Amino acid sequence: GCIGISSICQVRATVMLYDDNNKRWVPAGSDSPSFSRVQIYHNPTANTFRVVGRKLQADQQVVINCPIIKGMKYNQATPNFHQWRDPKQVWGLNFGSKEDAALFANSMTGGPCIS
Ligand SMILES: CC(=O)N[C@@H](Cc1ccccc1Cl)C(=O)N1CCC[C@]12C=C[C@@H]1CC[C@@H](C(=O)N3CCC[C@@H]4C=C[C@H]5CC[C@@H](C(=O)O)N5C(=O)[C@H]43)N1C2=O
Repeated sequence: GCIGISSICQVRATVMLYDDNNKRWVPAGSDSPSFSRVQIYHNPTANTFRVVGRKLQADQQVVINCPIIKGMKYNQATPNFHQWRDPKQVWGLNFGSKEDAALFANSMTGGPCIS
């Protein structure tokens, strides 16, 4: 159930997707790249994790809602840009600060991911 699902981390980042066909990163969501509030939710009952991001702008558009598979590789490409593959696509987070990047990476690698 929903009891117990909690946000274990909250950061600001621009959420990107890699467009494999055109070999370029595109901002997730409909409009131009802008910051989202990105959270990692943990369901302790099922011990599952999910990354959810909502635009900071008024519309709060959900730009990422991605289950994190146990053992997934989390790649810290640079201090400010981290990325991972899900079965369909590659996600990239351009963090608002290196501190946010480190916080998020610690939650991911301390939880389901391998670094
Ligand atoms: C085996 C595997 O899957 N490898 C993956 C990585 C990975 C490894 C292990 C586990 C999971 C994964 Cl996901 C891989 O290498 N991938 C995933 C898709 C894209 C990419 C492939 C090629 C390009 C070349 C350059 C590089 C790149 O994209 N960047 C360099 C570092 C930061 C730099 C930062 C920001 C973004 C914002 C726009 C663009 C710019 O700064 O203008 N940019 C960048 O240029 C960014 N690439 C990648 O990351």
